[in-house]
Formats: sequence, C-alpha cells, structure tokens
Amino acid sequence: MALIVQKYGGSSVGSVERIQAVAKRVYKTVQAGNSVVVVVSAMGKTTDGLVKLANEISKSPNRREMDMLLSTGEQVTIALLSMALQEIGQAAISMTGAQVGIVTEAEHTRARILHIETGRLMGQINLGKVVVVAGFQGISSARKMEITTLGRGGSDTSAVALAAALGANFCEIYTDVPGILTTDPRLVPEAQLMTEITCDEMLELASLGAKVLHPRAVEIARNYGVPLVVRSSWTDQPGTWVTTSRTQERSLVNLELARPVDAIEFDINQAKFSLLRVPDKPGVAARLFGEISRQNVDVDLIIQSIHEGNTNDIAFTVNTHILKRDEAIAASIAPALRSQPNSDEAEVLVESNTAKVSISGAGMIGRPGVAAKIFATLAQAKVNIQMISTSEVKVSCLVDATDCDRAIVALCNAFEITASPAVLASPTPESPAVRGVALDMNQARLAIRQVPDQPGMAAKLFGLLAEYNISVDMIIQSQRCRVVDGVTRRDIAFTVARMDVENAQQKLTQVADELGWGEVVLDNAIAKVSIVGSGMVGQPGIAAKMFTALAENKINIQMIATSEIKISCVVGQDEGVKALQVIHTAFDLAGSEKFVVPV
Ligand SMILES: Nc1ncnc2c1ncn2[C@@H]1O[C@H](COP(=O)(O)OP(=O)(O)O)[C@@H](O)[C@H]1O
Ligand SMILES: N[C@@H](CC(=O)OP(=O)(O)O)C(=O)O
Repeated sequence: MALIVQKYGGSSVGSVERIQAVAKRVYKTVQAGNSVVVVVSAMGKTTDGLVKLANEISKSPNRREMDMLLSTGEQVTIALLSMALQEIGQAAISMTGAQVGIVTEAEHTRARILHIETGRLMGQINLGKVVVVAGFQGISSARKMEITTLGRGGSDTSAVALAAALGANFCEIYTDVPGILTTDPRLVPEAQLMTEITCDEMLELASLGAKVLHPRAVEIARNYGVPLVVRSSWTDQPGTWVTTSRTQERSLVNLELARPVDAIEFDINQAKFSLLRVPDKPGVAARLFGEISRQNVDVDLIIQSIHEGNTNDIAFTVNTHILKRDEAIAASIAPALRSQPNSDEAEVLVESNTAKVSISGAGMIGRPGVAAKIFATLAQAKVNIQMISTSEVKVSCLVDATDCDRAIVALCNAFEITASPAVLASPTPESPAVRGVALDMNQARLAIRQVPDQPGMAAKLFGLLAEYNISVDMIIQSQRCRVVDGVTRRDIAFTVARMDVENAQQKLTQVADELGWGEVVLDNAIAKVSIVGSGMVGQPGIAAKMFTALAENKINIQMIATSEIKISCVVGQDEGVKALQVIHTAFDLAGSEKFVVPV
C-alpha cells in the first residue's frame, strides 16, 4: 500500500462534471489499496476572476486582503470534491491550509512554506479518509492565523511540499496535457511527450516559461527526492516522470527556505573572447558560432548585450586548452562579420587570464537577495566582475584569474560551504542535447546606460532590486567600455518579470544621480525563447544551430545568455511564437501526433 499525493489543477476541476471525474479517479486509487491526499486548485479560471474583481476596486490592492480573497477559490473546490467523493461512497474530509497546518512566512501573496504539521492529516488518513487539501494557501503562524498564498501557480508547490512532509511514495500532478512535452502544445501542436526528464532540466524549463510545473515544486522534489509524475486527468497514460539523482537527508524545518546555495565551483582555465561592434542583424551570431562549431570548439558561456547604435557586442568563453586555435578562428571570421571592409566593426579582444566562479542551488529561485549577496560578497573582496551569466539555479561570474582565490574564499565564508573545481555534468548517452524549448512572453528588459565599471556596482544595483523582492534574469554587462567624466563605464541590461518592470525602472532611476549611472531604458516588447538539455554539455554546435534557425527565419537576436544546460535568446515580442516553432523544428523535436489541448 502506498501513500500518494495527487494534485488536480484548475483545468481538471473546472466544472461539476470534471470534479466528479476526479472523484472517480481518486476512488479508483483508494480501491487499489492506496491512501490518498488530494490537493486541488480553484475551479478553472476562478483565481483570474478574483484578481480582476480586486483590480476593479483598487489599482494596488492590499496584499493581506488579496490573500483573503484569492484563497477562497480553492476552498470552494475542496468542499465540492469532498462531497463528490462522499457521494460515491468514499469517506473524505476537506481541509484548508490553516486546518492542515501549512505554516508559511508572513509574506502575503508570495509566501514560502516553512513547515507542515502532518499529525491532523495522518489522523484522518488512518481513519480511512481521503483528505482533500486546498492548494496555494497556508497560514503565517499558528498564533497569528493570517491566511497567506504562495503566489500564482502555487498548488503544485503545496502538493510536492505535502508529499515531502508526509514521506509519500510519490506525487502525481494531474493536468490538461498528457505530461511534459518538448514544448507548449498550444503553440506547437506537434510537440512530443517525454517519458522522463531530470529535475535539473525541468527546473530550467519551468523557470523559462513552461508552466506545466511550477519551478518551486520542482525545487522541493529535487531537494527532498520526491518522485514526481505529471499526467493527464482525462486519460490513463503513464505521463512524464521527473527524476532526481541524489538526496541527502534534509530537515523538514524551513522547508522552502533551506540553504539557498548548494555549491560553489570554479574553473581557472577560461579565456574570454569579446567581439565588439558586431552588426545588429539576423545571422551574425549564427555565422560566428557556426564557424566555431565547425572547428569543433565547445564554447561555455555566451552573452550578447543590447545594441548601441546599430551594433552589438558578443562575448563567449572557451577552455584555455584550445585558446590558440580559437583565437585564430575568431580572427579569421571577424572580417566576414563586418558590413564594410576596413570598418571598425567586429574587433576581437581576447583575455586569457580569466576564471569562472559559479554559485548554484535551487534555493535561489525567486529569492533575489541571494544573487545580491553574491555580488555584495565579491564587491567586499574587491573582485571586479567581467561577465555575468545567470540561470534560475546558477550565477556564474567571470573574474580576473588573479582574483579567483579571493573570490572563492569570500563566497565560501558568506555561504558557509566549501568550493570545488567545476566538473562538467556528464550527460548520459540517452540525454538529448535539447530536451525542450520554452517561451516566456512575460518578461521585459531594462538597460542601464553608463554604469561605472567598479567593484560593487552589480551589488548595489541588484541589492536595491532585491529589497523590493524583484528577481532579475539574464543579466548582461556590455563588453564595450566608454570613459565619461574620467570614469570607465559599461551598460548593464537584464530582464525582469513584466509585472515588476515599472517599479524596477522607477527605483533604479531614483538613485541614478547618487550612483552615477545614466538613463534606465525599458523595453516591454520582448520575448525570451530558450532551449534546455543536459546533453548539450560538451557538445559543440548546439548554440550555432539555434542561432541559425532564427537567422534563416530573419529573426533578430537582441540578447543571448547561456548556462551549462540552457541557451536563451531575447527576440522581439511579435516574433516569439515563430521563434519557438522554428527552433523546435530545427532540433527535430516534432512528433507525428498533433495534440489538441481540451478547452
Ligand atoms: N513543455 C510543456 N509541456 C506540457 N505543457 C506545457 C508545456 N509548456 C507549457 N505548457 C502548458 O501548461 C499547461 C498546463 O499548466 P496549467 O494551465 O497551469 O495547468 P493546471 O490548471 O492543471 O495547473 C498546458 O495546458 C500547456 O499549455
Ligand atoms: N488557483 C491558483 C493556484 C494554482 O496553482 O492554480 P493552477 O493549478 O490551476 O495553475 C492560481 O490560479 O494561481
């Protein structure tokens, strides 16, 4: 007999008939000899409707009252599903987050789970009842009894956290698609179903826009080794398993606030190439990285900054073992990238004495204070950051090789862990280079012009945003420097969630004079398209293939950022869906079947 947590999302409980169908599935699972805890979301688009109501009354509703309002959606579903279960002869009881004892921090509308009392739940399970729990909600403390919510899409997080706390055998996420597909089937009907995906890959995909699973839920599954499967609530297909590799015993106290950083790694054999003033037109990145991959050179980090005038800067790192060869390649390609012979475009700069320091951990997701602490720590140690490359679970900084030891000591002290040389994740033979493609249309870009190039600037900038709980992604410093008023300056561009962008722009503009930077430019009309796959590690040519697919379709790349297992490109908003489709095709991810997502 197994203890199973099943989660049913809004689409699975969108009508009375669907709730009755869910009840039957739960009943069948119990009949097969299992104990079941069910976590449900609000019916259909109820939460959106409640948000709309609040916005009709206030432009910025009080966050406590917002939680009071939004938590009602799930309360309707738990009662109805319990009734439906009782109606077919299955003993059941509904419970709100407060009744279960899902204790969270006191951050209204985005609370993290601290711990879950399991006594009351287990008592009911031992009486033979199915417990139906309201997802997405908790209470800030047993004494204060303030209702909190976990943030939109938070029911996945409730379910996996409950599975971890109860030591459940596995957690099933039921939704309106048959599992995790190579991309969103609503945008690419030929998307293929996967039988499994690693937690690391799913974390990237989820945080890059694949909303089938919430990244916080994947984070908990990874940290606590919870077996997790995504399945369709309309069929009996086996779905997609999200696999975890290792788990050390971990305390269930401060469940979502456990150690934010798991590892500090360094690689002292990195060389940085910068191509300055590369023409800003489709095809340039494809040409450059196409040639590099034809020479079988594997690039590690790639960044392309925002354009200034009509040119961009592209920088990438390679292992110093192949530096000489790569130097020759970049120098030979540069003339071909110029729009006119003898122009000052595509100047190649090589810095061979650089080192990469990376900080990783799933706990940094949605916690902007962690990235800010990394930058603050490096600033205090007087380490200047030459290049920053970010993903939701990793921040890599390229620093001068002579600063590497100092950087590591400072970071190890700050995060209380030890460092180790970077070991490339070794993909298994089955790991495809590209597992999935994701599109995020909810990001906006901010560019700060002429930021003084001194240690501490990134710390101030991201520390300030962290104070307002604004998470930053795709941070890119331009490679080009400019001296203004005797100070060397660079532009810094980054993406943030669109809902935070105006606030971020305002806060950064307010301190512009004090911190000595220029204009803060906002672009809302962007889309971010990303490929993810642990098999891309050590395999040259993946970036080139992605850039070529975009170039062949005349889609201009505005920004590039990579981490070990993902490559993201920012393109114009109106080209986002097309970009997703052509990349999906380029990597041969399409299957023979077409998915139609039920409405
Ligand atoms: N890679 C992907 N695989 C499967 N579904 C995806 C993917 N990327 C995005 N989706 C979307 O996620 C949706 C399911 O998430 P969501 O609407 O939050 O479901 P629920 O209401 O069950 O919580 C699917 O209908 C699909 O459009
Ligand atoms: N009802 C909440 C929580 C949730 O997770 O919903 P769903 O499982 O339908 O995405 C929301 O809409 O944000």
